[in-house]
Amino acid sequence: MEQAIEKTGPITALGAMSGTSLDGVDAAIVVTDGVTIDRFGATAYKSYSAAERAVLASALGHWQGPEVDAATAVIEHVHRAVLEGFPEADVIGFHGQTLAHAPHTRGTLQVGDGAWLATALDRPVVWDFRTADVEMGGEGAPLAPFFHFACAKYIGATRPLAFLNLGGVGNLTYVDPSFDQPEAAGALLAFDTGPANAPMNDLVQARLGLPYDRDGQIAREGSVEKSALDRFLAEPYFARIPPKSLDRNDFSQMMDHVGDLQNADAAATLTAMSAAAVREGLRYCPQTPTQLLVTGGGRNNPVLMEMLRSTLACPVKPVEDVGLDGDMLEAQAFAYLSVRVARGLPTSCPGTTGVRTPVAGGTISYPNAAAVAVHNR
Ligand SMILES: Nc1ncnc2c1ncn2[C@@H]1O[C@H](COP(=O)(O)OP(=O)(O)OP(=O)(O)O)[C@@H](O)[C@H]1O
Ligand SMILES: CC(=O)N[C@H]1[C@@H]2OC[C@@H](O2)[C@@H](O)[C@@H]1O[C@H](C)C(=O)O
Repeated sequence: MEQAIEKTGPITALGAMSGTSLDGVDAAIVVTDGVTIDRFGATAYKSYSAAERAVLASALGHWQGPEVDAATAVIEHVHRAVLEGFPEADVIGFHGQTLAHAPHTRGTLQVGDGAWLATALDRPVVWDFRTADVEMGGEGAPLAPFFHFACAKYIGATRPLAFLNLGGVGNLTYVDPSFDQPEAAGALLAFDTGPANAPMNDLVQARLGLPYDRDGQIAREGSVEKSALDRFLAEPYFARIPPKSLDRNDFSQMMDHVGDLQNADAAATLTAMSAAAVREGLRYCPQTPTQLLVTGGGRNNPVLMEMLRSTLACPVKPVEDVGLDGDMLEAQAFAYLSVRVARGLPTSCPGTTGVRTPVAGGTISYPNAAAVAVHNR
């Protein structure tokens, strides 16, 4: 039976994302036909309680077992609570929570059962966005780039630009908006740049019991230890040709590089490492982007933004400067991608994940019905 979400024309899609920082669930409406963004709609955010966050944190890096089951229950419960506040949604794009990501060995794991959510919310749910890409030889991440392409069109960009997400991990999308289709060779290049906020958060959590270095207050008082920065930049990841992706804790050994430094110098050095990773990544872009539009929580860290501005050859701006919402871009991405999946449009391509051919990755679950895998191979 063909559903409204599979027909042509714009529909109201609701996206939900729980990122690597484990802070909470973002939800956002996008009205789209899966190609053009008509408009952005309401948003919501629900923070995890300390107990919920602890359950999620202890499941990171696990592929199965009781920790995974407990994290799954938290993800389903909190998403249901946030998403039932959007009765206008025709479809829900549910990313879930990444617990483990090793695309070339064990695969990728996002928990939360979209089939259960579809029945709980009485709405079609598109989910498990990354598995098909990984099965087709891709990195399974990043997936926001096809949405970034649509955003570039939405803001009327005509010359190459880049989006930089500074979450726990950083990811960069180079967009050439002169192309008509995101999957066209040369339209997109995307990859994870390296660690962004995760090591800084881990440092201040371990040493000071703080969730993050608010406004870079600690890093601002310190100096960058050049030898530690050089050791970090010698990591083989930076020499790898993109596309490439990371798990949250792939760079947890960064803490060793700053282990001997006092708090402010350690924070300053980790902040400089995040900025330097972006500079290394930009070297792989076909040309210097005309602007770097920064999204994700790291754009609120003025020390990190200053370091980016002083080290990069292009203007660095928060996405708010072009009218986008940097707290919601990832949730909006999964709203947009859900419509593409429902309509069989690709969500990744060789330039974004290294997948062999463009893939529409995802599973559609209808209320009270079996899931339908729509991976087009
Ligand atoms: N005012 C601020 N000053 C410094 N850092 C900040 C500030 N606001 C947010 N952050 C950083 O941003 C992080 C949250 O970023 P974000 O919500 O984009 O992550 P995420 O979506 O969970 O991650 P990912 O994109 O990797 O999945 C916080 O953990 C913190 O490190
Ligand atoms: C495997 C996974 O969940 N990766 C996330 C993570 O968080 C940031 C970066 O690493 C990016 O690759 C991705 O998320 C965004 C939403 C993406 O897929 O575009």
